[in-house]
Amino acid sequence: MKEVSFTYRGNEKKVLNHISADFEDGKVCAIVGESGSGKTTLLSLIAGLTSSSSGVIAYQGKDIKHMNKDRYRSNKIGVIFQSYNLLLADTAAENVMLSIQLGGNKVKGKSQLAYVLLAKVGIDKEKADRKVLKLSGGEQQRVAIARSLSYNPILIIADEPTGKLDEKNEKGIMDIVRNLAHIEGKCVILVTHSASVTEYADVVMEIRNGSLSRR
Ligand SMILES: Nc1ncnc2c1ncn2[C@@H]1O[C@H](COP(=O)(O)OP(=O)(O)OP(=O)(O)O)[C@@H](O)[C@H]1O
Repeated sequence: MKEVSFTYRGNEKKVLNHISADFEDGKVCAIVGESGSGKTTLLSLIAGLTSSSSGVIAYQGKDIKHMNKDRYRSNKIGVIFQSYNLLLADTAAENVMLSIQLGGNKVKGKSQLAYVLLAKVGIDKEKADRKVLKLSGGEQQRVAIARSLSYNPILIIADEPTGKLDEKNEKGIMDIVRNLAHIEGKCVILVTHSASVTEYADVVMEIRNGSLSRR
């Protein structure tokens, strides 16, 4: 991100003010900051859900403004947002398969891949075939992670990935997240309010008064 600023329409105050930052492959970066400081806004900009008022956001050196937004979102980045709801009436495997399909890549054995991805985050075949509605919060979060991996993105962004989870599940999810960065070389950017989650991160950045700084 280079000199990125953002103001919501009808609201004069800049939420983000000339922010510059690099997010590297192979690292987990945690973004912290007070409630209302702009963390979710920052993730929305990176995800291409919102356009910056000024400045440049580049993905592998290419300004995302010039990229096909749908393809960028469905193909290049894995998004784990709480508002990105899973289809509760469908099974975990169906949710992941749908995402593989939307990714648009020609993948043989979509169903098999869905089960492999789910197994990777600790969802066995029996749970994979259950409706998401009938899975616990922690299990649903694992399904959301598996879904975000469906097209093997290099960049993964997550808003409060362990938000409603107990300590054991938080550790389970953060171990998965760290492995994605450290073993698979992905770039993970997550927003958190939890001090314990920041301990799993390689880099911690804080948003304060519209500025982003390394802690
Ligand atoms: N659609 C919108 N229109 C106008 N203002 C908005 C909009 N969405 C968010 N804001 C404002 O922008 C600021 C940043 O919001 P944002 O959701 O990015 O904060 P946050 O750091 O993620 O907060 P939290 O930790 O509470 O989730 C807040 O002051 C919020 O009220």
